[in-house]
Amino acid sequence: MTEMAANAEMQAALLSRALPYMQRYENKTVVVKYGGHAMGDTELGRAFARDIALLKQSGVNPIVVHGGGPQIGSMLTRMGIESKFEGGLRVTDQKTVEIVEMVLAGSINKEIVALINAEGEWAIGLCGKDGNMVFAQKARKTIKDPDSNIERVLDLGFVGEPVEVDRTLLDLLARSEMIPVIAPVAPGRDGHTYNINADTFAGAIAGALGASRLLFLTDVPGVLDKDKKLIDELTVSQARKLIADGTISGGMIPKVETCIEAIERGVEGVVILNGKTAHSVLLELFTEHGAGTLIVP
Ligand SMILES: Nc1ncnc2c1ncn2[C@@H]1O[C@H](COP(=O)(O)OP(=O)(O)O)[C@@H](O)[C@H]1O
Ligand SMILES: CC(=O)N[C@@H](CCC(=O)OP(=O)(O)O)C(=O)O
Repeated sequence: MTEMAANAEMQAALLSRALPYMQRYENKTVVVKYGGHAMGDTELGRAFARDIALLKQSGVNPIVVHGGGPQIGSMLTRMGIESKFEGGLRVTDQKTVEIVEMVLAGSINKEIVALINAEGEWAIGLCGKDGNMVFAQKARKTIKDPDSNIERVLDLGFVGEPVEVDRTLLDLLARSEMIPVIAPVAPGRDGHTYNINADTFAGAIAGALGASRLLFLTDVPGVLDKDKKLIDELTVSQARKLIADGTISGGMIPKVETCIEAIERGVEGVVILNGKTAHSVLLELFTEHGAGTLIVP
């Protein structure tokens, strides 16, 4: 057999092995959170868009929720605006929320839409404001001082928590050719615009839709232990312990908290995985090699 024929045979075998997985997810909703740290590399971006296009072609209902923390950071620096994080969330004043909306619902959102469209599918870029999809309220967060153990209320400005999700638009799109790509910006009933952590936003969408899978693509292989080794499976109570003892910190806190909430709301499978590995979405959904950290009840 020539090398070309052998390769073709291998490809066919791989495709055929994917069939039971494709059948498992047919007509199921899969929410993929595409983190700002996982973006940036053109080839990886294309591979991600191709995975999403392939999911739609396979009869899955993929919904992309994206972040863009590092990209917001760069724009704020260019504008001479200082940025501060508390408990993994960006303290957001009026000027900052304007930049956040510009970067998330503007440039990044359209970049992802264009990548998916370039793969021959129809992506549509949205944020919580479109079709009254999501309403937010001012986030109420407290933080414990590690030395004194005293709880302190955080004022994060225009950081929001999603409190209402209307599925009308997303249900309509699920029955169409369109793939929704959603930026985590939403209005409040008070008339303000809120900046919502993309992980929290993805969790709210997955919960409201009763998604089968919620995947978080980030820049690390999953949740790492104290020795920086990948934890394959994490129970809700183990995850809470790792947050309390500081093993899980920064941007991993809202991610893991969202995983816990999503599981408690009935999302079947929640996984944190490396978005810097090409085709990580396909690897996770359509092969026997699950990637990353699976959070279990
Ligand atoms: N225990 C941990 N395991 C893995 N990553 C962790 C952990 N604790 C903190 N992190 C940090 O969380 C980051 C991922 O969160 P974040 O920066 O918000 O990414 P994203 O933009 O993908 O949402 C990692 O790059 C890492 O620096
Ligand atoms: C409140 C809050 O922190 N909002 C985030 C929204 C973007 C985001 O979450 O992006 P990643 O997924 O890339 O981290 C921010 O301003 O950075």
